[in-house]
This record gives sequence, C-alpha cells and structure tokens, in this order.
Amino acid sequence: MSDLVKYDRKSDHIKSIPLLKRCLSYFKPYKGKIAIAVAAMLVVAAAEGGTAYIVQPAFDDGLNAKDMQAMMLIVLAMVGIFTAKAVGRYVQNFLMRYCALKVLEQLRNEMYDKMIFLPMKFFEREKVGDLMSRIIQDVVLIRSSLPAVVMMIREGFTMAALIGVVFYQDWYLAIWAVLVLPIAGFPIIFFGKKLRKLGRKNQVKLADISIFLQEVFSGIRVVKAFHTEKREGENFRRENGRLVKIAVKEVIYSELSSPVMDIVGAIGAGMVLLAGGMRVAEGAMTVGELLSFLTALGLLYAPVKKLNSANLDVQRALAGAERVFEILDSQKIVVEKDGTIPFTPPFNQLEFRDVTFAYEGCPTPALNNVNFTVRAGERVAIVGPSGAGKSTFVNLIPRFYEQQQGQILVNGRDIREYTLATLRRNIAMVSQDAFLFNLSVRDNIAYGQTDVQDDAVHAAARAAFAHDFILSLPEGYESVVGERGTKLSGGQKQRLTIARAILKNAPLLILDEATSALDSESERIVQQALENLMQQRTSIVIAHRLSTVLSADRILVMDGGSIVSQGRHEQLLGTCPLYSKLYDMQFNTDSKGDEPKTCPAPGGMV
Ligand SMILES: Nc1ncnc2c1ncn2[C@@H]1O[C@H](COP(=O)(O)OP(=O)(O)OP(=O)(O)O)[C@@H](O)[C@H]1O
Repeated sequence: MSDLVKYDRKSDHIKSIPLLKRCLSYFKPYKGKIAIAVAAMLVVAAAEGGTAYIVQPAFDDGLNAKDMQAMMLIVLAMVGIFTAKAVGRYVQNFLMRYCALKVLEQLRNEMYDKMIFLPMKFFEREKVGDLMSRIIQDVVLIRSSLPAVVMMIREGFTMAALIGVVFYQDWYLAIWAVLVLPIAGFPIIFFGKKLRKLGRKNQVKLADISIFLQEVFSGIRVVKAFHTEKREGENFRRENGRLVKIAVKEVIYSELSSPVMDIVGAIGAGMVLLAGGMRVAEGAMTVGELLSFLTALGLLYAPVKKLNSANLDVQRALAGAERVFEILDSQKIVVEKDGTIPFTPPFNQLEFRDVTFAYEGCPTPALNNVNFTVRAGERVAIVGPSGAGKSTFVNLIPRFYEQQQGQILVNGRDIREYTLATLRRNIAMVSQDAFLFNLSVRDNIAYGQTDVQDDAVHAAARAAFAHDFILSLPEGYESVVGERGTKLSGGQKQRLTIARAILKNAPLLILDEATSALDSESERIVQQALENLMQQRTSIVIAHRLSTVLSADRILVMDGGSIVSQGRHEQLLGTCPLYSKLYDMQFNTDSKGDEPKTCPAPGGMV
C-alpha cells in the first residue's frame, strides 16, 4: 500500500492551528496587498456600525421631528456610508481573491516540482490519478483559507463594532442579546469538525475517481477490445455514487448549520423583544430607540452567521491542506539524491561491481551479484528469458533505481558521485514503448535540448529514416503527434525516438529493442535507423533481433537476475544451452533446441 493511501486511512488528523498557520504562511509575500484589504475591511466594519447608528437619529430627529434639513443630512450620511461600504468591500474582495490565486499558483508549482524530482519507485507506488488530483483539486481548497480567516476577522470586527453600538444604546438589553452568543459557538465548532472530516473524505474519493478515469481512458483500447464499457460504466457509477453520498452528507451538515444558527438567533431576539417591550411600556425607552437597538441586533446576527460559514470554509481548506502538505513536508518522500561532480565525455568504461538490487517490497532480488564491464566503442547485446532482469539491469545505469549492494562505475567513478543532469545527458535511451509527447514532430525530436537548429533536427530525422515520412505529414515537422504519438504508426514512432536519441548525441546508448512485430519493410527501416544510431557509440542493447546478436561484440545471457554466460554468438551456441534455447525460440524459429542446462560460469568465455 502506498504511503499516501496509508495516511489517508489514518483517523488522526494534523492539528488545526499549525496547519492553518502553514496555509497562511503562503500568503506572506502578499503582506502589502493583504494590509490594504484589511484596511478596506475596517472601513466596511465601521460602515456597518454607522448604518446601525444612523437609524435612531433618522427616526427621532428626522421622521418624528419632521425636520427636513436633518433628514437631508441623514440621507447624505447614509449614501456616504453605503458608498464607503461598497468600495471597501470591492477592494477587499478583489485583493483577497487575487492573493488566493497567486498562492494557488505557488502551491501547484511547489507540488509539481516536488513530485517531478521524486525517484521512479515513488511513481510506481503511488497512483497517477491521485497525484494529479492533489495538484489540481486539493490545492484549490487551500486558497480559500486566508479569505476565510480574513472573513472571520472582519466579521469579528463587525461584531465588536455592533456589540459596542448595542451596549452604548442600552447595556441592559444588550446583555440579554449577547447571552445567546455562547450557544451560537456550539454549532460553529460542531459543524466545523464534521465538515473537515467529510472534506477530507470527499477529496480522497475525488482522487479515487481521477485514478479510475486515468486508468480507463489510458487503457481504452483494452476496454473496447474486451467490450467492457458497460462493466466499467457500472464501476464508475459505483465510485461516483460514493462521492455523491459524501457530498450529500456535506450538504446536510453545512445547510443544517444555518437553520441551527437561525434558531439560536430567534431565541436571542425573542428575549430582547420581551425585555425591550417591557421597557418601552414602562416609558424607559422610545420606540425609535428600541427599533434602533433591534436593527443593531439584526445586523449583529449576520456576522455571527458569516463567522460560521467562514469557519466551514477554513475546515474545508484544512482538509485539502492535509493532503497537500503531507506530500510537501513528507520525510519519506525524498527527491533523487544528486551527485556533485559533472560527468564530462569521453566515455571510457562502465563497470558493474557485485551489484545486487531488489524492488521495494520484493523479497527476491531482481539483480543478484552482477559483475560486468563494457569499454568505449563496444556493442553489447543482452538476452535472457522474460523476467531475467534485463530491463532492471539497464535501468540502474541512468540511476532510475539504486542498487542496495555493490557499485556501478563510469570512467572509474561511482555514478552516485556524478550530477544526475550530466550523467543522464550522456546516456541516450531508446525504449520499446516509443513514448512521444503531444507536441510537434520537431519538438519531440528536440525534446530536452535547448537552442537546437532546425538543420540539426532534420539531419537527425534523416539519419533515423524519418525525414521523408515527416514531410508527408500535413504540417511536416510542425505536425502534432497526438497523446503518446497516437497519430503515428508504430514504426514511425520508433524512428522519431531514434532521431531524438541521435540528436542527443550521447556517447553511451541503451536500447530496448521493440518486441512488437513491424511489417518487414518498417522493420528493415527501423533496423537501418538503429544502425546509424549505434555508430560511433558504446551500446547496450536488450536484443530481440537476430541481426543484433550476430553483430554484437559480446552477448550477455541473463537468467534469474544473474549473468549466466557471456561471449559471441558462435561461442555461446556451443557452450550455453540456455542461449541455444533462446536462439531457437526468439531468433531462429526454424531450428529446434534442447532443453537448457546450466551455463558455464560468467566471464569464463569472454
Ligand atoms: N517495478 C517493479 N517493481 C517490482 N518488481 C519488478 C518491477 N519491474 C520488474 N520487476 C520484477 O523484477 C524481475 C526482473 O524484471 P525485468 O523487467 O528486469 O526483466 P526482463 O528480463 O527485462 O523481462 P522482459 O524481457 O519480460 O521485459 C521480474 O521478476 C519482475 O517481476
């Protein structure tokens, strides 16, 4: 099980305050803008208080006294107050949303940077859909953390201003009104907790759906070939149903919080009306005073409700933050270890010294005590049954994985000492899946290179026998190849990846020959392209073609994670039964071989 899934299933959550602080720390670079927004917020809060205060003179001095001049002044003051409130609110909302979007951008960049530098094993352990969902969806929740906190502060100010007004107007009634505030605190906390939990569940479920979709759409050929559209549809409906179930629960709690607050508010208003009515009857206060007091009280109720909804937003933000920061902060998720020494050509020698490697969680090693040396200019072919460890062997050279024991040396120095960038720049890999990006043909050939001239791209394409077919495409070198190169044939894709390797011009070439059959014409062209690629280079080829083993300077025979024999084709045919069998099965379908027996010890026949 992946580390992230394990975390998702844990019930204990990170504490709210440190998590919230971590969210808010992302807003630090925007201090100035946030300060302006807070100033605008104070204007809004003051204007709210002013609105309540002006009701009493409007009634008592204006309407009751029938004083038109006073009325004019009051109207002007009201327009002024509302304008200040409107402008303040706009400035505040714009700046807050702007800062939130910038934080979103920053968080996405950080997440991407963290993930892209993680070692291969991380991507094997985690699911692509889950990682995508964290970058796309979870970070969105965090952006609302500051606006929500600011809203809480703003409503806190507004509440304080209004409480000031009601106490100033009538402290006796005010006490009755404020008595209900602690009761209002209960739903805020209760619903907040519930929503945080559900928010996290919701994000996990969304990630599950991303994983599902990513898998089904990228495996659509298999789905169609097996006609499992309906079954996959049912699976999707089940996942989607679960998501909606959680979302409905979220709606229940978030919508329930509002009526609960209403009831609490009604209790408070009822108590005040009762006490206030009695005071008006006693003649201790005017109707205008009571109305003004009730207006202030009504206005006080709104910020309490907003405080509640801001808290719900904060809890949702924290639910997203947990999933984002567990990647950003995780000690377990560490980027590839880089070396310090730049590797500079020429390439002289590659050596495996007692290398043993096991994949994470696998008890048996995929490579067992491997010793091997290749010198500049050599052409080495690797053969072996499926699962022998051929791909693992070549994947250790560019440090896609790291061996647990032994050393791999290039020019006499451990490859871990070289910087990854220079090590990998000097190794060209052509794998059988011929992966292309959804870019133009030109950009695919020039992938990873900067400042490449068109002439160089064309020359590489010519050497890979790709130039002519590229020119026949609708937009030539500018034609976009589709996701994973779907708009091209298998042979064309292979020739583009060969052109890419030719352009890279690395001294060490690692080649995994395609096993999938091309028609004989494409096969011949791809073979010629590979010949051009291998010229003047040291090459290690996982061989699937007869011509490759025949032309190799040395053939390594692998079995069960070990090199069981090495030599040239003719030598091995006579001495290694496993090689004879592989030769019969893979390279020479006409002849029949004996059952393989054990091979002589490696190195004995080089
Ligand atoms: N990512 C991985 N995680 C765990 N085990 C793996 C992984 N990749 C390969 N293995 C295991 O390691 C062993 C060697 O696999 P490897 O892919 O190197 O063999 P191979 O000789 O290249 O096979 P093939 O010719 O079928 O591609 C196999 O037992 C395989 O199941």
